[in-house]
Amino acid sequence: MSTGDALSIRPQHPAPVRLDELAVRFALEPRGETAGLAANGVTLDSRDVRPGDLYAALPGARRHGASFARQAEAAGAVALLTDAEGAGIARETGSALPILVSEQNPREILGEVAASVYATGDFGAKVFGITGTNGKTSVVYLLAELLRAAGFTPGLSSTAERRIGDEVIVSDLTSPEAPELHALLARMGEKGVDGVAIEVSAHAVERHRIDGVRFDVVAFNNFSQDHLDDFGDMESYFAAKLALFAPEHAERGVVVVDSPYGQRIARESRIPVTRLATEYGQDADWHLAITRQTIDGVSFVLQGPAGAHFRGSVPVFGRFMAENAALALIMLHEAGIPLAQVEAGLERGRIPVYIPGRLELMSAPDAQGPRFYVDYGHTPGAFEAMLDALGEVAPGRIVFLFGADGDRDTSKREEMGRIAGAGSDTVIVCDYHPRSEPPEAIRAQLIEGARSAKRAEVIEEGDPRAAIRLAISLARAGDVILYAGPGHEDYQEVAGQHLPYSARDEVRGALREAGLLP
Ligand SMILES: CC(=O)N[C@H]1[C@@H](OP(=O)(O)OP(=O)(O)OC[C@H]2O[C@@H](n3ccc(=O)[nH]c3=O)[C@H](O)[C@@H]2O)O[C@H](CO)[C@@H](O)[C@@H]1O[C@H](C)C(=O)N[C@@H](C)C(=O)N[C@H](CCC(=O)O)C(=O)O
Ligand SMILES: Nc1ncnc2c1ncn2[C@@H]1O[C@H](COP(=O)(O)OP(=O)(O)OP(=O)(O)O)[C@@H](O)[C@H]1O
Repeated sequence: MSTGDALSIRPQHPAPVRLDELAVRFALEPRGETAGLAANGVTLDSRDVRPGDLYAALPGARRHGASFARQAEAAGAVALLTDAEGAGIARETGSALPILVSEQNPREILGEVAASVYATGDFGAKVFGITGTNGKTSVVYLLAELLRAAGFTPGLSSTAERRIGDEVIVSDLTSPEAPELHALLARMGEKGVDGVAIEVSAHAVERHRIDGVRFDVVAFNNFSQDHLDDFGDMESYFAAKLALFAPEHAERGVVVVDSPYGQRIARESRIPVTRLATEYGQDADWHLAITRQTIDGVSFVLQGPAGAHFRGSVPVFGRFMAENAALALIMLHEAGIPLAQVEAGLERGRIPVYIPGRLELMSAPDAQGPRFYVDYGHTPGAFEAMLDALGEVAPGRIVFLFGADGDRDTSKREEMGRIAGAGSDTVIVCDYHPRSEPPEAIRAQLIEGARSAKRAEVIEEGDPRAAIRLAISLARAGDVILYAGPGHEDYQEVAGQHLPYSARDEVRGALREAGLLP
């Protein structure tokens, strides 16, 4: 939890853990009276503290969490976990809370501390993790659907939302901080969840957010440019993903080896991996073949070692969706769940997955007008995958509507523009989250990229609401409008403010105005 506007999910029946036990186990130096005290929760955000919590005061990029010691104390924290600097800062605030002092950055032990406090080490569920640049959320939803088909009660954690069975919890970060993740797992345990799918960002691996979680199977799907504002270069971004394939995190791995990056993960992984190839003739353990593609979905055959075999379909277009489904199926197989058990819960191999804001069809399925999709793609890799797929299956022209993040990896903008311009008939450039940047400067970079492709007509319309309506007015029956960027989100970030904006609601409204939706 980082926004402070909602309390994170917690187990209903926590078993308090004594502070002196934590001190011994994690080599922490107690300052103040900790004897007889116990923690029944842990958080790293003072705004999320509940009575009886251990407040982990971490050094941050902007400030030290210990400066919020008084707030944590007032909210009922039982003690502080921090470093030596934090202990000094906490005392300066006037807080009298007992302190457990860690010699290293407390972030490095926080995952294991949270696992102890929430007893998630005994969690009996099968746990799956997926990393890569594009498609993590999609794989998480496919995993949950396949687990359900195999008779499990699934839970999931993704950018779009977290889910405990059918209960939905709003997501903030893609990968929650460790205390929130372990609390979520503990709550899942209480609710009888026995299969969990977790989206793992590179940030999560690097910042110890998944520490203390024991994944049965982790997977890597693809790797392309993103997040260079955080990681600096592709090699550091890649290293963060590779680090998930280690015995401290997972038992086994599944890797798509279509790209040199996938092949590197397979070679450099420190856990046993099985390999999936989607290209004919490539050396791998599993092979995927696409048997049919239309705008309404993709059918495929997956073949693996010892006769393992699955014939199925996904109701979303694009060969990459079949690849996401194949990856999810192999992950289940590797966790000891037979594909036949999954198949038994599906009707003729159809995986009835709904992925919020990912190639989500907003127009009516049988509508006479253009098809309108809203998507979360915001990388050159995602644009390429979607537009390549549409090039194969779109019945008419392609109108592509998009913008780009301000204050994030600016080096990907021209490439996003170029791919958009090369893969569609009309490009409309609008604003996404400009943040502190001048929106027109972001648009100019995207437009330059789009024009360099010398194919699509390129139109600038900064206001996304007007851009949606313009796209509808330009498209005819059979055409496809694809609005990439906002996906499931319900806000637009402009100059430090979160303004209410749901692309999905806006598109529905505009389709109604045009008489294309009841
Ligand atoms: C760059 C990054 O990851 N920053 C994270 C980091 O922030 P920070 O180090 O700057 O923290 P800070 O603001 O200096 O505050 C220091 C400490 O004081 C605490 N605090 C702060 C204010 C307060 O009132 N009370 C309080 O306790 C904070 O919780 C923090 O522990 O620690 C914070 C607390 O957990 C996170 O919320 C914050 O994520 C920010 C929001 C973020 O934008 N992260 C992005 C980059 C991210 O992680 N993205 C990935 C990838 C998504 C993808 O694949 O597309 C993700 O997994 O979401
Ligand atoms: N296997 C894939 N390869 C390339 N692009 C994909 C793949 N799967 C999905 N995409 C595209 O990327 C978009 C984002 O997908 P998704 O949200 O599943 O990715 P993500 O990795 O979770 O993204 P983020 O890390 O930003 O949350 C999709 O809507 C689709 O356009």
